[in-house]
Amino acid sequence: MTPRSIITIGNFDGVHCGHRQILSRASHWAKNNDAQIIVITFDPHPMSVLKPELAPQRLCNANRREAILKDLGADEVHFYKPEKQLLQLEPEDFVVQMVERYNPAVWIEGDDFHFGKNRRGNIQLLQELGQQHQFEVDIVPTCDVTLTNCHIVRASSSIIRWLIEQGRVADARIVMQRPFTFESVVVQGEKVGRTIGFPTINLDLELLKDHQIPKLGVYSGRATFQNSGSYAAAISIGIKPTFGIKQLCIEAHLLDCNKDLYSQQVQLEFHQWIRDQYPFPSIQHLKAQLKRDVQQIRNLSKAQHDQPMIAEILKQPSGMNA
Ligand SMILES: Cc1cc2nc3c(=O)[nH]c(=O)nc-3n(C[C@H](O)[C@H](O)[C@H](O)COP(=O)(O)O)c2cc1C
Ligand SMILES: Nc1ncnc2c1ncn2[C@@H]1O[C@H](COP(=O)(O)OP(=O)(O)O)[C@@H](O)[C@H]1O
Repeated sequence: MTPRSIITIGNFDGVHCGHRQILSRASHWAKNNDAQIIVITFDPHPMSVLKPELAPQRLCNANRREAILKDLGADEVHFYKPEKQLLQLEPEDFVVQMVERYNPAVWIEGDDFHFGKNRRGNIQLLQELGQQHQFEVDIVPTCDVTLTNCHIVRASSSIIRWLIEQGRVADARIVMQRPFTFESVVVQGEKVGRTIGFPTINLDLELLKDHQIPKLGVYSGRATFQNSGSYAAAISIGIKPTFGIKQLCIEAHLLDCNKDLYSQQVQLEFHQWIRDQYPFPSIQHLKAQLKRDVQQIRNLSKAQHDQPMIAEILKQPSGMNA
């Protein structure tokens, strides 16, 4: 017979503080039940099958999602393809499938969980089905967070997407309790950077095509390579208007780095919004501004080493914001 498990099902996109609370409850249950924690999730997003035109951009790729979920205590992360056959199951039939496959002792969800055909299944139905199939249902309440402007929001993947779209990466960090991050590979650019004293790593955009992209502009952040260290970064997302280029480009000048980084895998974290991109009247003007950007980012990066970011200061467990 399948050993008993602790399960939770969802998209877990961005793995925000609400998701963390689910995993933290799962760890608690796992200790008392001697059971494995299994996270059941989808890739790609189910909306890409149900209503492709409404499919949201991803906050992190499947590998990264799995790594973060395991870091938070999941023993296994099972990815399901969102096939119509599965998504069209009546909620009762969906639960039977999960019970047969995972034999859950406890099923943990957030309080807005919906499942099964047309999202008819809700928490109440899950609780009824729990009694019928002998599993406990644990409902984790809303996780509210206070943003840098003192606005209190409910943690959700959609609010993170919206914040990132606005360039509010520091606020996205508060909701995720982790910086918004791209994983990509360094590719060749126009090779102009080195001639103006600011070489930049250019990210492979093909690897980010389903990914949420922050508003065009300049950001502070950090680039980390597997074998080539970690550097404070001056990041630019834009079309290089000074050069009349029309193609989107995501690049970063790394502080105190002088390495050949082509073809390397990189994790690029976004920390703070710095400014909009401008069409500078000359390369000299662009260079002067890049110098100021780098100085500002150097100061920010020093300050962040000295004290925890506002994200860490402001993160509060649910219910403390009233
Ligand atoms: C921190 C930073 C800010 C930037 N800001 C602008 C900008 O405001 N306007 C612009 O036209 N290009 C901007 N750029 C892009 C530069 O034009 C670009 O790095 C340069 O053309 C080198 O490109 P390459 O790496 O393809 O050689 C910025 C680049 C960085 C790293
Ligand atoms: N401080 C640095 N920041 C970013 N890239 C650097 C740095 N120092 C050396 N490099 C190397 O230089 C390359 C970028 O030079 P650049 O002239 O901008 O060329 P490209 O347009 O191909 O990105 C990077 O891919 C990396 O290999």
